[in-house]
Amino acid sequence: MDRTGLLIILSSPSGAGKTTLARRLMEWDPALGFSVSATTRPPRAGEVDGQHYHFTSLEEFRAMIEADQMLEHAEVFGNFYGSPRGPVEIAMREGRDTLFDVDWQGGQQIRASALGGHVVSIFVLPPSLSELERRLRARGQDSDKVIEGRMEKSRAEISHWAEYDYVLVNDDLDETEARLRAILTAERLRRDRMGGLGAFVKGLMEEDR
Ligand SMILES: Nc1nc2c(ncn2[C@@H]2O[C@H](COP(=O)(O)OP(=O)(O)O)[C@@H](O)[C@H]2O)c(=O)[nH]1
Ligand SMILES: Nc1ncnc2c1ncn2[C@@H]1O[C@H](COP(=O)(O)OP(=O)(O)O)[C@@H](O)[C@H]1O
Repeated sequence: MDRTGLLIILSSPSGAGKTTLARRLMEWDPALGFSVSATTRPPRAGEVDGQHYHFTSLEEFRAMIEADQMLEHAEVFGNFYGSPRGPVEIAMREGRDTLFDVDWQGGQQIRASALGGHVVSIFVLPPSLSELERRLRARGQDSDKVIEGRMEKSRAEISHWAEYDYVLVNDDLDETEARLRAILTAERLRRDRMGGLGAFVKGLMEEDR
């Protein structure tokens, strides 16, 4: 039975674990596509252009917006981030699901877009703010000043929790991953997402016994 592609939105305050969860989900289902965002933020050590992000200049970023090539875009922590529209539309047509790691502004814009009916949105919470800070420090990628900034922004991000279809408290990583898999499995089985279901049932009814 054919199925339309889903847009799976993962948001969380920085450090709650969405990058880790996204990676695990894609290992579980290699057919799941990842929406590689464009960003004006400089690459971190180990980040690969075209794989983690498309690292672009501000001019290139603006040109993409002008050309209507962004499904959504927003300013986060003083840098610009956006989801290129093209790969998402191709995936949708081919019935493949796409995972988005975007902030609440991205979530709102994708939900409000023409593709909004295909969105499944999940918000990831840390078990506590002290654990959030511990994770940011343990990740070892940001200076004290940057971590301070991320912690200050975390409450504002968390305040958008109720806009999401699902909210997961990422305490035990394996448990959270299992819940994410369950969400995806169930959402894929929804009646309104199964293209050939009507025809299948019609065939059943017309079958000779
Ligand atoms: N709106 C929007 N937000 C994005 C996009 N890409 C990444 N973000 C968000 O930008 C924030 C900062 O991301 P990043 O610089 O990779 O740092 P992180 O917080 O460690 O993941 C996170 O909340 C991401 O979810 C995008 O294309 N659009
Ligand atoms: N459930 C968890 N328990 C303990 N540590 C975690 C958990 N989930 C993620 N982490 C760790 O916390 C840090 C931040 O996770 P990350 O996925 O980079 O967050 P985000 O993408 O939301 O900024 C990483 O070092 C990651 O290994």
